[in-house]
Amino acid sequence: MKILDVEQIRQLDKYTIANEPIAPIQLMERASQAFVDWFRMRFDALTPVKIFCGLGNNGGDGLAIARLLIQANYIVEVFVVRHAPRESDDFAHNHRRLKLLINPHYIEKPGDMPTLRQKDVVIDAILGSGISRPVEGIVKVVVEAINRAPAQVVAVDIASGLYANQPNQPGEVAVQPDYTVTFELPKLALLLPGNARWVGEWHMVDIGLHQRFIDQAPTPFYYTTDDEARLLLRRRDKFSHKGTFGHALLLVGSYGKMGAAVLAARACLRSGVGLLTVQVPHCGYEVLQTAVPEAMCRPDVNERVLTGPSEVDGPALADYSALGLGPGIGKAPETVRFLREVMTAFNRPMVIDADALNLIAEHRDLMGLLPENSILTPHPKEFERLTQRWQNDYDKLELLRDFAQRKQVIVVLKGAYTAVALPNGEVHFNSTGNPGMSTGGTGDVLTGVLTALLAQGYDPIEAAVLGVFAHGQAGDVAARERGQIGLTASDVVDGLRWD
Ligand SMILES: NC(=O)C1=CN([C@@H]2O[C@H](COP(=O)(O)OP(=O)(O)OC[C@H]3O[C@@H](n4cnc5c(N)ncnc54)[C@H](OP(=O)(O)O)[C@@H]3O)[C@@H](O)[C@H]2O)[C@@H](O)CC1
Ligand SMILES: Nc1ncnc2c1ncn2[C@@H]1O[C@H](COP(=O)(O)OP(=O)(O)O)[C@@H](O)[C@H]1O
Ligand SMILES: [K+]
Repeated sequence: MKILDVEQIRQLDKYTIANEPIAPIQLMERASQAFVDWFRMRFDALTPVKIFCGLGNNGGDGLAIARLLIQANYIVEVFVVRHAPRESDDFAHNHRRLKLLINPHYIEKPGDMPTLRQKDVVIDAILGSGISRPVEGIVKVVVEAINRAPAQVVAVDIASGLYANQPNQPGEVAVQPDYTVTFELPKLALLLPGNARWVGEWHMVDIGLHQRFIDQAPTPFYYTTDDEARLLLRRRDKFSHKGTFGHALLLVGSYGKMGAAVLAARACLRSGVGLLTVQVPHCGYEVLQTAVPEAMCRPDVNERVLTGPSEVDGPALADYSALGLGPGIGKAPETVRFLREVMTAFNRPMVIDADALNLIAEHRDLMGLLPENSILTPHPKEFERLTQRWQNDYDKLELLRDFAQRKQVIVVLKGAYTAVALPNGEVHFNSTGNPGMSTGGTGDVLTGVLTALLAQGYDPIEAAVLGVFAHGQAGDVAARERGQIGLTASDVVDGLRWD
């Protein structure tokens, strides 16, 4: 699903009005009805609702929502924040209609702000995607009072004061909602970690904007939906055999970090690889053979770290279908040498994670050896080591796009809404996963998943988008089974399903 910017959304609005065709006021009605449908599933009619409206179309939505909720027997009070002399036409229309049902209150000075109680639910319809400058004056007073109040807050489209696709400056004020109900498409701002308190839990509601415009609109930003991920998944052929699904090699683990090897190996097997060989330092041999009997083990001649040679014969490096390296390998000098050999000998896309990324950051010559279309899976700290510090999330996104394009690799920047940056400049934000996954080892699981997909012949871009989605989904399955807090990386492995 595409993520469009504010200007494109404005155009989309116009395009829908002209080509559906539909009157602007009807489009507002449809958006408001979609919000109300969502609202009624969350809050029953006994909930006291206080709706704060600005004077633009977001405020117009708020007034229409008020009318629809009153018609559904909710007890609604409306507060119009008079921050400007002008109001939008659709605001004015809905204002007239609402006044046939109730008298709104008007907030012009701080003393007009009502007291908000814990049982109230506030609907924030002061400003939407149309903001063009920081919140000040009476709007700021109201926003700050809403943020101090014990009431639950639901933002219409986007929290008042939050920019949809540019950074807010430090010190700027915006509503801090519990929920954001956004129209039609996700906004970039909803996906960025620095905005968490201005977003809350967000939901998307369909308001029937024109698909033809969306299909043609250029954007580098996408949000991976369930249906899109499912389309990438390949079915198994009736006459397939283990050779059909590739032979993967994982280079993982070191003394004290053999768990990373086990997790990556188990995830790789749970993601459909045909055959798996795991090379670990010698001390990991029994661990691997015991914990993951399905995998073949190639013990390194070195007791504690990976160096390359093994007393067990196996295919030449270049003969494996896919390679995944990094989890738990440490940063020993012998391992750096091995890494250099591997990256030279295996010149097809590989999965590179954890300490392999840290080593590349420390030994810049390795950067030049990255095979095109390799999948790098840094968490933010690892990405910073590969690049530089960033000012804000938007700056980070540009660094990410630039890195993926310059190095012609796929970068999976991990976290909530993991961002998969492609060599063509696109960024695909993931929609699955949960904070229960913020626990050691879940990244190692992802390395195993991605390596398995490459081994099965998935195109690296598809492997990255699908693998990240399935990994997050496995985390969601695990969280449903045992809650987020007690979730472990092994639970994520067990949650993997490919149907
Ligand atoms: N296509 C869709 O998805 C649909 C969208 N719809 C709804 O429309 C909303 C966008 O509406 P909008 O364009 O009227 O802007 P909105 O956010 O209400 O701001 C109002 C005006 O306030 C002003 N202003 C700016 N910054 C300010 C500030 N800091 N403090 C004070 N004032 C400030 C600025 O006017 P200015 O003063 O600059 O002339 C601005 O125009 C959208 O979020 C959704 O809810 C649905 O109804 C239908 C389908
Ligand atoms: N809050 C979150 N929401 C969604 N996914 C998360 C969240 N926190 C962590 N994750 C996921 O968990 C994984 C953590 O990886 P990483 O930081 O490398 O951990 P480790 O190095 O311990 O394996 C990533 O795939 C990341 O996207
Ligand atoms: K709003």
